[in-house]
Amino acid sequence: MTMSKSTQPIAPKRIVIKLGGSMLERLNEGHIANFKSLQEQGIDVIIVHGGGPAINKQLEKNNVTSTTVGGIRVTSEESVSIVQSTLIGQVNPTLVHQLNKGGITAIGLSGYDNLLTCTFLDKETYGFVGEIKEVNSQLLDTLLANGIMPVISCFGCANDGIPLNINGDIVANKIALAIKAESLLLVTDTPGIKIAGEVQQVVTVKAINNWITSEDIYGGMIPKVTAALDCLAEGIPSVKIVGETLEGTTILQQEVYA
Ligand SMILES: Nc1ncnc2c1ncn2[C@@H]1O[C@H](COP(=O)(O)OP(=O)(O)O)[C@@H](O)[C@H]1O
Ligand SMILES: CC(=O)N[C@@H](CCC(=O)OP(=O)(O)O)C(=O)O
Repeated sequence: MTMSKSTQPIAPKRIVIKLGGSMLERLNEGHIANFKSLQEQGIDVIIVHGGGPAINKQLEKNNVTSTTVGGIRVTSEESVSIVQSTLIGQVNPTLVHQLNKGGITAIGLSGYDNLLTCTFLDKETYGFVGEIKEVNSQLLDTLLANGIMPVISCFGCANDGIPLNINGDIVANKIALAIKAESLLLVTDTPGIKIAGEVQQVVTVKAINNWITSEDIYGGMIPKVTAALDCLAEGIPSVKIVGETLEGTTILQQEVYA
């Protein structure tokens, strides 16, 4: 039997929304209504979150210092347990609670929940930082098929259970690719990529690479654009870096000729 065009099952559209730590502190009912409305339109929504400012606060409280290399936190053994308890113990449940209160059925996950297979990224340079080797997309498919919104904190472990810190933008990147998302939205504390103080509305891959070299893009924006470029290169059609109004910079894979 052949299926007519109209009876073929339509794969749901999927969007990965990454909420940066500083943006999380400003998450309001409008954002949550927005996510709910996407779900009501039949779009599968997956949230990935960071928590940089909350981690900084907890490290400071414990008199632990940390540095970053290319926007990635160099994570000592002492820091990694603070990062773990902050992301999985505080930031994730707070966000899941906010979503549930807003009428969304959300569930919190981290790499520990049989979701991410990780190894050390480069122990000598970064310490306890993970590199994602595999995503259990079946687990996400099952949750999404049941109308449950996965809320993923950027933390995982090695096969032997050793905790590993992972940058949130990189987690969003790998999740978006694994579930074949149509769209990746990186929500942060700046309304898109700014160059010489001006928000850039549409940028190309080439321009981004030049701005990394010229250091117009630096710090936490580096893993963000790296994640964005990787998703574009792997065929995700829409990648945006946006501020809390969800408006910002659209990144295009190709140069656009007028
Ligand atoms: N060209 C740029 N445009 C905008 N922000 C930039 C740029 N280069 C570096 N940044 C920095 O990147 C920060 C966003 O990254 P980060 O703090 O890691 O955010 P998040 O917590 O949302 O992941 C901005 O607040 C800004 O300080
Ligand atoms: C390895 C690494 O850099 N991990 C990040 C994880 C949190 C994060 O990415 O938070 P934002 O999304 O707010 O930046 C960190 O320790 O800050």
